[in-house]
Amino acid sequence: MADLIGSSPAPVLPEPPPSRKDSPLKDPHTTAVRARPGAVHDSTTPATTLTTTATSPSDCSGSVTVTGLRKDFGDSKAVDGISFTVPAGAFLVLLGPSGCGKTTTLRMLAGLEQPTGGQISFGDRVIARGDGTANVPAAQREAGLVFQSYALWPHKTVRDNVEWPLKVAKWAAGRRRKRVAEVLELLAISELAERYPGEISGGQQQRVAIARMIAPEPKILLFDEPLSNLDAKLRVDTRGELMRIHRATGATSVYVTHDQVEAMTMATHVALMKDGRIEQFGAPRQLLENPRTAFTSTFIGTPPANVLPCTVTGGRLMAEGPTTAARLDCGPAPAGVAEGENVQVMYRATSIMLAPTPPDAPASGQTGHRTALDALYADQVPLADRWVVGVDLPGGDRLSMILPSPVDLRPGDPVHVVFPAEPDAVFGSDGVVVGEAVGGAGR
Ligand SMILES: Nc1ncnc2c1ncn2[C@@H]1O[C@H](COP(=O)(O)OP(=O)(O)OP(=O)(O)O)[C@@H](O)[C@H]1O
Repeated sequence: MADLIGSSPAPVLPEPPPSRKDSPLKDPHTTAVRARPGAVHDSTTPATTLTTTATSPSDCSGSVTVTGLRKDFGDSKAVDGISFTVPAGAFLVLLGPSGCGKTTTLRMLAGLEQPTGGQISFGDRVIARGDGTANVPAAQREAGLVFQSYALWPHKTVRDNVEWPLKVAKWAAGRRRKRVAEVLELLAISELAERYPGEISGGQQQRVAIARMIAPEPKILLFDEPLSNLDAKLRVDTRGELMRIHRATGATSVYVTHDQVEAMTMATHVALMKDGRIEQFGAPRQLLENPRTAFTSTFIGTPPANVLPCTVTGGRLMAEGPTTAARLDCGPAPAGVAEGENVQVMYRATSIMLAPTPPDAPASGQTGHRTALDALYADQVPLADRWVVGVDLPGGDRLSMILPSPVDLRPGDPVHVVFPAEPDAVFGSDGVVVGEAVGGAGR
């Protein structure tokens, strides 16, 4: 076997922070078994539910239940039959690529869009039905919404902006004053109370918008990419602040983002969406450790896992073609895949390595096929005390690996990517994981 570049100790996945509740989570999808084709997307399947010990009959008023929810815009299915339940106090992140239906889902929760089908309940209260038999007006949903644009009244002071929803809700003057002082204090913007929005920074405007949202004590907080206008440092700071506010209010938060790092750091529950459907629902760690689909494995993780297309040939997983150029033997095909089936194999960034020379063929290999691929070094970025190294395959696809130290290479230098005897997971032709992911929950 050739020397490995930056050879690393046993792969360790970064530990996401514990969930807010630090409680055991149950997910009907935790057991990564292959579902029938399309089952992941089947809107008729029961609502996906994570229960936490925080759930109790007394706090169910802030729970959010969505059943078979749909929204069509003409022929376009923006949201295509999604179902989930989160308990009161949860922090649900709607995550997914642009156009997958996150904002439309949030707008239906807020009451800004009427569903085409399905139902939304806050606690025991049905607030919208696709058939029009229920549609609680936005102002009566006890939900507050913050957009990426702050939409503050420019001619009102910070104090007046925050007080405004309380006036609309006809709170008495004394109660209003007390509550405004409270939320300005909570958001650390008391000293800005008499300024106008044009006289404060973008980050401060965002805090005012959040103060205005939480002033009327909503049970549900709705956030639509609230950090996207902030610079990188302010994003991290404001993220922490949002978590503090979430805890302080005890409200249920639903938060839209396409940034998986935000999702992994903030969420108790993640609904990963694609094409208007829920690809996977669960605790952040479940999505990271047990991706049910190839899409999930390439969307979640820093860096995400590497996925290669393979064909089952002679009972083995063979990767070949424009992606890899050379033929790579990815190990024996697992039970449940058919000869000739086109599948995908997943290798975590901690599972593959770099070598300066091609490794020898395995002594016991029956096939003589390679266990390494030629690639060109592309780049490296630090990740805490390790390095994420990127290489490009001949077809242009990028592979990422995590190494303990930086490599001494220039972009374009030839390298060899060494693969383990078996992949971390195999996804069938339907994109759904086959059997139990190798190393499953343990990696
Ligand atoms: N008012 C509308 N009329 C027609 N189509 C719409 C409307 N609103 C959204 N869509 C379409 O519905 C789909 C989902 O849009 P949505 O804004 O919910 O996606 P998203 O996941 O929030 O995307 P992004 O991250 O880019 O904001 C998209 O194809 C979008 O073009």
